[in-house]
Amino acid sequence: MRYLTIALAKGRLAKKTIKLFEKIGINCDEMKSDTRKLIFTNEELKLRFFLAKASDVPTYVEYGAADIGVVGKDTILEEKKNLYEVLDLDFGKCKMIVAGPSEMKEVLDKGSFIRVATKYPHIAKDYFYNKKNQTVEIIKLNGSIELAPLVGLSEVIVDIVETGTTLKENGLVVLEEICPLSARMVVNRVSMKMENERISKIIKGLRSLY
Ligand SMILES: Nc1ncnc2c1ncn2[C@@H]1O[C@H](COP(=O)(O)OP(=O)(O)OP(=O)(O)O)[C@@H](O)[C@H]1O
Ligand SMILES: O=P(O)(O)OC[C@H]1O[C@H](OP(=O)(O)OP(=O)(O)O)[C@H](O)[C@@H]1O
Repeated sequence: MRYLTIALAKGRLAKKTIKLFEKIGINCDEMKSDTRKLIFTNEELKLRFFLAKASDVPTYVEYGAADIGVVGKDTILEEKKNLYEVLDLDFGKCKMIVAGPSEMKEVLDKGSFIRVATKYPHIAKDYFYNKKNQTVEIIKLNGSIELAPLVGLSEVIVDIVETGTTLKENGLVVLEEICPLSARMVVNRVSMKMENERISKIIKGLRSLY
């Protein structure tokens, strides 16, 4: 039997994802140890896990280097890969929003030409161009997005809000909500057919937890 490979997003979602797999009887002890190792195998179940940068998980799954992936909906929307999204795991909950100084509400409502800083250029483009039919300039950043309107790089940002603390501490507010987000399980299209029995068993096991 070949290994079934599961790509997990390292960072915020990793711990909860590992916990979930343990709940359905998959031993993940090796992954919890403080190690620089990247791949972990469970010989008994012929499973192979690896931890990758969140934004790379859809790529591993689309190419079939991983059969299954666990990653945030934001990453799925941004990366636009050809995958099956099979399960909402109901953790890592947050929202994709447009935020900025409160006085930008009026500017936004008028549909003026504004600059939008974001780590998610595809999501921002889809929202402003396709949903709102508004032309904007999108500026790609890689982190600390809230800085952009504070230093005059952009009028607003498209980013994730969870508790709202980061926005509040920087004098910014949510201006518009784009969509709710959470961790999702994704599956490679070919694997879904070729390994249907084993993958369905995992999906069923995880579903039974909710
Ligand atoms: N407060 C939050 N901020 C950002 N992401 C969150 C938050 N709460 C939950 N998430 C979810 O957790 C996922 C992983 O976030 P994490 O910060 O670990 O990775 P990342 O931001 O993609 O990676 P990196 O920091 O390396 O760019 C996000 O894609 C999102 O779905
Ligand atoms: O609503 P809150 O609970 O304050 O969380 C939201 C913040 O967390 C994320 O940033 P992250 O910590 O990933 O750092 P980054 O800005 O470097 O991406 C996100 O981009 C917001 O800045």
